[in-house]
Amino acid sequence: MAHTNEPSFKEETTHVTQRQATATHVKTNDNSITSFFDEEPTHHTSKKGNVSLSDDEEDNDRIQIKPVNDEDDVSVIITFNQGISPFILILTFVASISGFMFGYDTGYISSALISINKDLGRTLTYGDKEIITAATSLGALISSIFAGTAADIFGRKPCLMFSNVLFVIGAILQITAHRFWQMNAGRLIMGFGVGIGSLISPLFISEIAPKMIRGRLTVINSLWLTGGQLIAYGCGAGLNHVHNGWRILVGLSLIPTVLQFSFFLFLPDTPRYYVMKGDYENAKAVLRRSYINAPEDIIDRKVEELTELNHSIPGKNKAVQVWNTVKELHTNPANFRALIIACGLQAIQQFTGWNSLMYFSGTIFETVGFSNSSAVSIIVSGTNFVFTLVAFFAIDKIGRRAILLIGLPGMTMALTICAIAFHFIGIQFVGNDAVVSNSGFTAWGIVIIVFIIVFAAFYALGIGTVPWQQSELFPTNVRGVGTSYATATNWAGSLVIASTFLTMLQNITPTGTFAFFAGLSFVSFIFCYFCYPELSGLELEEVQSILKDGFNIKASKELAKKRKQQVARIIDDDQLKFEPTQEIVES
Ligand SMILES: O[C@H]1[C@H](O)[C@@H](O)[C@H](O)[C@@H](O)[C@H]1O
Repeated sequence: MAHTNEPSFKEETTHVTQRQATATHVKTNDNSITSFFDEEPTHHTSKKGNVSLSDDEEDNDRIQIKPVNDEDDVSVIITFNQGISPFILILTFVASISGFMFGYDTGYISSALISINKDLGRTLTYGDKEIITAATSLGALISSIFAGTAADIFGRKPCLMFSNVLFVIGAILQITAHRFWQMNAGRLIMGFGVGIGSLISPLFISEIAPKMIRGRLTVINSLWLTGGQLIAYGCGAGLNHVHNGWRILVGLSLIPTVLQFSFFLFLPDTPRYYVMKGDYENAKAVLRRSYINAPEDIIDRKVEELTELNHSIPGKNKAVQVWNTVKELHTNPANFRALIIACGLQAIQQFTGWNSLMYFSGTIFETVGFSNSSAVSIIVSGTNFVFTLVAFFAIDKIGRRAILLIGLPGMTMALTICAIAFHFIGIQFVGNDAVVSNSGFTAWGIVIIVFIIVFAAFYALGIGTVPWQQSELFPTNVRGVGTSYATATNWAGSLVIASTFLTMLQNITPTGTFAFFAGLSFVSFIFCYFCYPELSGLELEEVQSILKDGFNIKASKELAKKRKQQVARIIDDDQLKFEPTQEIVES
C-alpha cells in the first residue's frame, strides 16, 4: 500500500562544526561507520562509541536517516561532492552515442519512406510502410527483454559494443536492399541494436555519474536522442530529392556507431559492474580516474560499500540466478515499487501519444496550407529537442518529480485544446486518408499547430525525459532485469500506439483520439503525484531506503532538499568542494 503523506523515515540531523569534522571514523554500533572530514581528510582513526556532536544548529553537515521497520543491515553511503571530471564526461558522451542512434534510426525512416519509391522492387503500400517502420520497434522490444540480463552477465560496455555490430549489419542490409524483405531484415536487426542501446546507455551513465548531476548526465542521452531525431529529419529533408538519397541517409548512421565502438576499445566499464563481478581493482581504477584527488582510502571504502550493498543473487547456474533475480524483483517491496514506477512512467510516455503525433503532424499542418511535411517534422522535433535541453537544466535543480508534475498538466491542457479545435475543423478519415472539410488558413488550424508545439514542449520537459532515469530506481542486483521490463514496456507501448493510431482516428474521430490522450495524461498526473518520489540528489543506494515501505513522497522531497542544501553549503564554504564527504543511512 502506498503511504504518501506520512514520511516513514525518521530523520535525525547530527551537528558537527567544520572544525570538529576532522577525519574521524566512528563506529556507532556494530554495523555502522561514520566519518567526518575537514579540509585535509588524510588521517583517519577508528573507535567504537557514539558520534561526538556539536550543538551548533547551523553547522550540520551530516545527516542520519533512520528507516522505520528496517530489517536490513546498516549501509554507509559515501558521496563524492566533487566537480565533474573530464573522464566522467568522456564516458557519458561515448555512452550516449547510443541515444543518438536510437533517435536517428527511428527518425530517418519517415523521410526514407518518401523517397524509396520502387527501389525495393515494388510500389510500397501503406501497409508495407507500416511494416518497415514497425520492424525496428519490434526488434527493440525483443532485444530489450534480454538486454538487462546480458548487461549483468557480460558487462555494460561489451553489450553496447555488440549493439554497434548489430547497427552495422542492419545498416548494410538496408543500404544494399533491393527487396522488401531484405529491408525489413535490416530494420529488425538495427532494432535489436536500438533496444540494447536504449536500455544500457542510460544505465551506464547513471552508474558512473556523481549523484548531484546524475539526472543531467542521463538527460545528455535524451538530448542526443532527440537531437538524432532532429538531424534525421533535417538530413531527410535535404536528401528527399536525391537519387538513392535514402541509402545515403541509412549510410550516415554508420558514422556514430563505428565511432562509439572505437572509443569503447579504450574505455572501461562501470565501477558498479566491476564490483558485481568481484573485480575490485578495476572498480577502484575507474573511481580513481572519475574522482581526481579522492584519497585512496576513500576509494577503497567506496568499493567496500558498493560490495556490501551488492547483495548478489544466489543460484547454482545462470538460469537459476536469473529466475531468482526475477523473483527478487517481484517479492522485495522496494524493488516491486521501483518496477511499478519505472514501467508506469515508460507506459505513460508512449500511451500519451507523442510518437503517433510526430507522424500525424504532417497531415494536421496541411490543413492550414503548410504542405511541406518534412519542415513540419523539423519544427515539432526541434521543439522536442529544445525542451529536452530545458529538462537538462531543470532535472537536478527543480527535480524530476517537479518537472513531471508541470509537464503532464501542460500536456493535458494542450491535448484538450487540440481535441476541441479538431471538432471545429472537421477532419474525416476515409480509408487511410484524411479529408479536411475546412482546408486553407483557418483559425482552428492555427490553434492546432500552436498547441501541438506546446504539447511537444511539455512532453519533452517531463515525461519524454524522466522515464529514462529508470536505472536509479533499482539496486545493482536487479537493475538489469528491472530496466529490461521498463524498456520493453516502452517499446511495446510504441508498437501498440503506432499500429492503432490510424484506426483510432477513423473509429473515434481525431477529437475523440486527442480527448483520449488528454484523459490518459490527466490520469498519469495522478499516478505520478501519488507514486513518484523525488530522487534528485540521492545516491543510487539511498533510493532503496526511500521505496522500502511506501512511495514516501514527503520523505523523499525532504531528503532531496536536504541533500541540495548540504551541497550548496559545502560549495558556499568552499571547504569540502573537492573532498569526499560521507553520509549515513542507518537502520
Ligand atoms: O524519450 C524519447 C523521446 O521522447 C523521443 O522523442 C521519442 O520518440 C521516444 O519514443 C522516447 O522514448
